Amino acid sequence: MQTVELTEPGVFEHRERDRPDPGPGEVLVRMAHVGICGSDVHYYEHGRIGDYVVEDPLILGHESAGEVAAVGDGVTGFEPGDEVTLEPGVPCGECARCRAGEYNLCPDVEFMATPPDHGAFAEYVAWDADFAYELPENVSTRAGALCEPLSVAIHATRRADVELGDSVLVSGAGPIGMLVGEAVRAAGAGSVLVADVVEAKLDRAAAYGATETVNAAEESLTDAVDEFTDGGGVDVVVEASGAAASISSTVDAVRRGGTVVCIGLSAEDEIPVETNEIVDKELDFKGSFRFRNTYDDAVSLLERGAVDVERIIDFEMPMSDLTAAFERAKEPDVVKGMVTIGE
Ligand SMILES: NC(=O)C1=CN([C@@H]2O[C@H](COP(=O)(O)OP(=O)(O)OC[C@H]3O[C@@H](n4cnc5c(N)ncnc54)[C@H](O)[C@@H]3O)[C@@H](O)[C@H]2O)C=CC1
Ligand SMILES: CC(=O)[C@H](N)C(=O)O
Repeated sequence: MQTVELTEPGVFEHRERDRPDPGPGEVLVRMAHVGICGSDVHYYEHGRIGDYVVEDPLILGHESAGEVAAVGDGVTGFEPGDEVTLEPGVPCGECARCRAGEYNLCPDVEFMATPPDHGAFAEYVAWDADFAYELPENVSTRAGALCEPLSVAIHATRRADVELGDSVLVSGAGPIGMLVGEAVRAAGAGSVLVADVVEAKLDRAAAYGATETVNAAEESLTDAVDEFTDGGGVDVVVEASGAAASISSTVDAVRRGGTVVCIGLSAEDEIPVETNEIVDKELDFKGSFRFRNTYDDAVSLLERGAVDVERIIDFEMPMSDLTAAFERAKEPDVVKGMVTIGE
């Protein structure tokens, strides 16, 4: 089968590997669509993310969907021809965090496209059937692949305990922020203010249903939030940029007794946050890491048309042009690139 492997920063090699056989409890999936995530682009450009270093050729891609080609021993509920999306992290199932149900925090998770674990820019992937989810007829593999970033958004929305009518600031209008906007609205948020520093992203957010937008490079975020909430602060802030200035400003933007959820990962070692404000305003200040138990709900939201993921896609290119697709994905106004695998 064809794969595309990152051999050094900026270099993809097209390779031929043996098609895997599905092991016991696994499904073999013929890949159809794989989204390009910011972390894929980061590995492509730098060959590492923090302590995760690409030392051997690595297949990237963890936002995937395709068609079941074969099932391994003991697999029930799937048959060849079923369309599925794959949850990219398979936890150990035995550690304290897995036993507590917080399997997204498993330290021994096998996560696609995180060295040394391969991802999905390949014709076939054999994957644990417990982490495969059937797509209904009205959900395409193109949309199904985006259950991964949608899951990040659903998990953050749950961490934020969004309530009916809440006002929410989403800071960062990349794919994650865009889908957080969709997820909080599906959870009942009454109004969503979206902040970014790139006008084209804000235009996209506005077209995507943001109540208001603010360019944090040109206007004071505090003033914009004051205007948006008549001075009270938003009920919930979801930080989805990873920018230091944005993270620092979350505690000012939120109301007393409100909730801040940080998704964004920063390149900085230290970012100033007013901890006295967290105490004085009695804030819930939380992190949100990947997702757990979100895929069934992500598929259901897509099936019911309660969220729209396809609108974040800027372009679709074939795996044979993966270098060109990654170069395009690097452009600042691109939100999401999608790759087609096979014919
Ligand atoms: N916690 C988790 O499980 C996950 C975390 N992430 C992280 O979440 C963040 C968002 O992911 P993506 O949407 O893929 O990233 P992205 O880089 O595509 O989007 C970030 C957006 O933030 C904007 N931005 C930059 N400075 C800003 C500022 N001062 N104020 C407001 N917006 C600003 C950028 O213009 C961009 O549109 C990244 O830091 C990523 O590493 C991504 C996936 C999972
Ligand atoms: C941080 C990412 O982009 C990725 N989805 C991951 O969870 O590793």
